[in-house]
Amino acid sequence: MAVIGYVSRTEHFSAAHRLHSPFLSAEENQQIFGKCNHSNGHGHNYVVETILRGPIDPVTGMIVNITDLKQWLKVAVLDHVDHKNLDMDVKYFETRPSTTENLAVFIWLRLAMAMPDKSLLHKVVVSETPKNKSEFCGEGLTQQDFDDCIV
Ligand SMILES: Nc1nc2c(c(=O)[nH]1)N=C([C@H](O)[C@H](O)COP(=O)(O)OP(=O)(O)OP(=O)(O)O)CN2
Ligand SMILES: [Zn+2]
Repeated sequence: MAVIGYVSRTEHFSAAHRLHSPFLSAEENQQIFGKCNHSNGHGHNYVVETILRGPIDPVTGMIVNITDLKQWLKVAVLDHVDHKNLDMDVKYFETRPSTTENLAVFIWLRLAMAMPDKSLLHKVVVSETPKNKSEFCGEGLTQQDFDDCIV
């Protein structure tokens, strides 16, 4: 029976967005999203923490090599969101509001697809501001979600 532990990596990125839903009218969007719906958009300095859970290898003392996690995050996530406009540059948000919640799901999907063993992915935590954050643990995903996150 192996010892089960957690390991995480935190990354930062800056991105612009505008909170709006393609399924609502302009009036409904303004009413729901308020200032965050303004057509000029706005930006955030996001913080994303990715947490992995799994057996600690008795030989290496690692669950995964954090150097690998860093590379997976760069290639699968950060290169596609850092200094981007989430609504214009990321196809996944053409049909979903670029809320903190949906961004956490997107990052989970992208990282899971990059990992040799996605079962190790435990949680993604995205902070949009120092006060606002969302967590995702992989619940309720459909194949459509995975299909939509292909960039
Ligand atoms: N459920 C969600 N609600 C909101 C989201 C979101 O992603 N999910 N996002 C926003 C805004 O885009 C973003 O949070 C900006 O909010 P802002 O007021 O600028 O930031 P703070 O709340 O931290 O500002 P304070 O005024 O200091 O409280 C809104 N809702
Ligand atoms: Zn915002």
